[in-house]
Amino acid sequence: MSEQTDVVVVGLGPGGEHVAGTLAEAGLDVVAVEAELVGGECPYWGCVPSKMMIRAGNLLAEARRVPGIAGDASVRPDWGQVAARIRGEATDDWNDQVAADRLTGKGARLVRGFGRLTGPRQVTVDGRTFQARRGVVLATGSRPRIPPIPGLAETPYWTNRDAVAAKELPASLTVLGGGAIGVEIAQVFARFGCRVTVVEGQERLLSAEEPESGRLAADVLQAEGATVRTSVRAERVSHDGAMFTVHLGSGESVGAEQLLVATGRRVELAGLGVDAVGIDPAAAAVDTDGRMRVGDGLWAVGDITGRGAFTHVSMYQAQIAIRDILGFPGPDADYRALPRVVFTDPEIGAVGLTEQAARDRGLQVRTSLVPLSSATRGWIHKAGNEGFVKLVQDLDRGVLVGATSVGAAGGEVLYGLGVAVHAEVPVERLRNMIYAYPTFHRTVEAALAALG
Ligand SMILES: Cc1cc2nc3c(=O)[nH]c(=O)nc-3n(C[C@H](O)[C@H](O)[C@H](O)COP(=O)(O)OP(=O)(O)OC[C@H]3O[C@@H](n4cnc5c(N)ncnc54)[C@H](O)[C@@H]3O)c2cc1C
Ligand SMILES: NC(=O)c1ccc[n+]([C@@H]2O[C@H](COP(=O)([O-])OP(=O)(O)OC[C@H]3O[C@@H](n4cnc5c(N)ncnc54)[C@H](O)[C@@H]3O)[C@@H](O)[C@H]2O)c1
Repeated sequence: MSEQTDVVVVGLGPGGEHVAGTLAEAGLDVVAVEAELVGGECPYWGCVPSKMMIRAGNLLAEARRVPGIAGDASVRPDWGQVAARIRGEATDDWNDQVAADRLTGKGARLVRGFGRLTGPRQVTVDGRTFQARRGVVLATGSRPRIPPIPGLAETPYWTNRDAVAAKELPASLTVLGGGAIGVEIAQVFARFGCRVTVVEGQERLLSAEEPESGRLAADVLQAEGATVRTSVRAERVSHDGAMFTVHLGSGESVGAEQLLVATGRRVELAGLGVDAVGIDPAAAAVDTDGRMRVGDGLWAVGDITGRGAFTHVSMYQAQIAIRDILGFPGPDADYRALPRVVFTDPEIGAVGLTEQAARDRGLQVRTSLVPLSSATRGWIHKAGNEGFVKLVQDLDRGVLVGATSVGAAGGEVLYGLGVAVHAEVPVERLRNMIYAYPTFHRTVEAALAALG
């Protein structure tokens, strides 16, 4: 016998929780299924605790910049305070009672367990089958992608979850993968005195972003004592009970007390039973249309859609799915102005297309790049003023199609650039705007002028 409901939401990360809570508040009967913690990766092992770690690392770095500008300061890093804050303030020691109460308070029925699709509009959780009149929303997120490097699986390597939960820092850490997770965590650990080596297979860090961003990230990490190895892959990993050794393709090896694997995320579809609704379980992601529909009575939001593993993407898609399920009109999903911020210091923000991506699409492109230190505010800022603004203009249409903003407030400066790309504001109009003095974002005005 199946239990009837209006909607089943499988996975309660940022996207799923938002869909389930909002639909329940709108009066629908909603079954919300979660295998681990209500809230998902972001609040317990992702964005929130990692940004708490970063806030702590940034404070140390700022204090170290005092000499020569404001006097003397000495800091004694204490990871124990960071670990305590992650437990006490961010994760409730990885207890989701508050989030679960918030969700059920909105009227959703929380069902704990692993959900599987067992037919059209049908989900089974530990022997209970739910039949959804309107349909099912898949929001099951992603998990770390562990590369098939010989030896790795037999070692006690870390993923982001272990790094976030660390009560003490290792004396040394090798980070496999120089993407967003690898670079953010490498900087924090280095600032707390851990000897860090980042090993990245591509020729630069943050390889999906502008080359200048990856190079700057490497320079900053190295200036803070980390070692950055690019264009080199791990061929074998071993652990002798105390130390990890990563054997590199170059013939060298890197030893460390701990190894963090941060080589991307993968979407797991086979366990979710997607073949029951005709989806290839081996696919890299679930295909969605502009209204987040996968098929009749089936929607997907978040990392599972492969449109960018970001909480803001998941929440944006959730809004669209909610509208569609409730029958409200609204624009289709539009990823032209997708913003990304890597929360290193300096922050590395980007929106829309990189120069290379724009050229690959056959656009007539003009770019400019202006260093932050050339603006008055950057010069005043002095220590910690690394950064730049890079613009990518589509010459035929006279609009920006992409921009990068790196700097002390790079993620915040990005907002204006995001508006420009999203609303397709003509470059000529942007040039004739007033930019407050002396802000970091005045670098945007200089970069617009440099477009010629
Ligand atoms: C270290 C780190 C730092 C990050 N920092 C940022 C950041 O600063 N900004 C940003 O935008 N993004 C960041 N992200 C990415 C962000 O965390 C994810 O994009 C976001 O959490 C994805 O949300 P989601 O809705 O897809 O679901 P997820 O958060 O992935 O949650 C999915 C949920 O579904 C559950 N689930 C899976 N399968 C089933 C099943 N079959 N049945 C029941 N439940 C199931 C899981 O237990 C999980 O709780 C970070 C990620 C990491 C790892
Ligand atoms: N600030 C943020 O918004 C933020 C922070 C952390 C994570 N995230 C999200 O989480 C996702 C996952 O982060 P991530 O850093 O794990 O993935 P990523 O895809 O950003 O980077 C993974 C890196 O690992 C490298 N790599 C892969 N296999 C390798 C190998 N065998 N040896 C050496 N290098 C290898 C890749 O070339 C790539 O540069 C990100 O794409 C991002 O969407 C966002």
